[in-house]
Amino acid sequence: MLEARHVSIAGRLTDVSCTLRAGEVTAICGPNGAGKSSLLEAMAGLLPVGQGAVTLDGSRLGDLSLQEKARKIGYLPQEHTVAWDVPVRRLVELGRLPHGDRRSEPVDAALAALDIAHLADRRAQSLSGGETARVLLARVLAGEPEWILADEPLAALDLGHQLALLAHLRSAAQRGIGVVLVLHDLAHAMNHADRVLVLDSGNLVADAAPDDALSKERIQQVWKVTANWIGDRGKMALTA
Ligand SMILES: Nc1ncnc2c1ncn2[C@@H]1O[C@H](COP(=O)(O)OP(=O)(O)OP(=O)(O)O)[C@@H](O)[C@H]1O
Repeated sequence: MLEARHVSIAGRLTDVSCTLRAGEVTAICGPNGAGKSSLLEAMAGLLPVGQGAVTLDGSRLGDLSLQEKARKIGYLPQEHTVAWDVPVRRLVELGRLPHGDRRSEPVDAALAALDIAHLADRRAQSLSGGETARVLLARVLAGEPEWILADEPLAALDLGHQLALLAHLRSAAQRGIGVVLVLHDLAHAMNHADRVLVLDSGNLVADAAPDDALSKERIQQVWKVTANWIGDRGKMALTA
C-alpha cells in the first residue's frame, strides 16, 4: 500500500490523505494546477512533503534508500525530455539501473509492450513526441517496479497506442502491480480505472469508484463544465 497521510505542500496540496492499493489502476484527475503532478511526485518520494507523510507498506519513503525506492517505484514525469542521445535500447536498459543489470528479458518485454522494438537502434533524440513518450515509459517498465506512477502517459499517444497501453497497464495491475495515472481524459479514467482521485485547488475532493468520483455533478462542480456520460459501462464517452 502506498499511503499519503495529511500531506500538505505549500501552495500545491492541502491535507491530502489517500491509500493506493497494489493490484488496482488509480487515476488522478482534476483541472490544470489542481495538484495532480505534485501528488504523484510526492507519492514517488520525489517531492518533499511539508507536513504529513508518504509511506510504502508502512515505511516512510524518506527512510528507504534511493535504490530501494527506485526498485519499487517507477515514475514517468509529465515532461518527456531525453538528456542523452543514446540508442533507444540503451535508454530503455537504463531502467535496469536500480537492479545493476541489463537483463534482456524485461528490456525486450518493455520494447514489445510499447510497440517500439523496431526503434531499438534509433538515436533517442531523433524520435517523434509520441515515440519518445513510449520509450520513456518502456524504461519505467524495464525496471519491473512494484508501482508504476505515470504523469499523463497517454497525452502524446495516438488512440491505438493509448488503448494498447491502457490494456497493458490493466494486465500489470492484474498481476499485482500498483498503477497510478494522472489523466486529463475523463473517459479513459471512467472506463479504465478502478478508482479515481479528484483534486481541486490542492484539495482531494473525491476518492471513489469512477462513476461516483466522475459524476456529472462533480464534473460541473470541479471542472465547471456541464457534461453527460453516454454509452455502456467500460465504453463510456463524455459529451459537453
Ligand atoms: N515548483 C513549484 N513551485 C511552486 N509552485 C508550484 C511548483 N510546481 C507547481 N506549482 C504550483 O502548484 C500547483 C499544483 O501544480 P501541479 O503541477 O501539481 O498541478 P497539476 O494538477 O498537475 O496541473 P496540470 O494539469 O496543469 O499539469 C499549481 O498552482 C502550480 O502553479
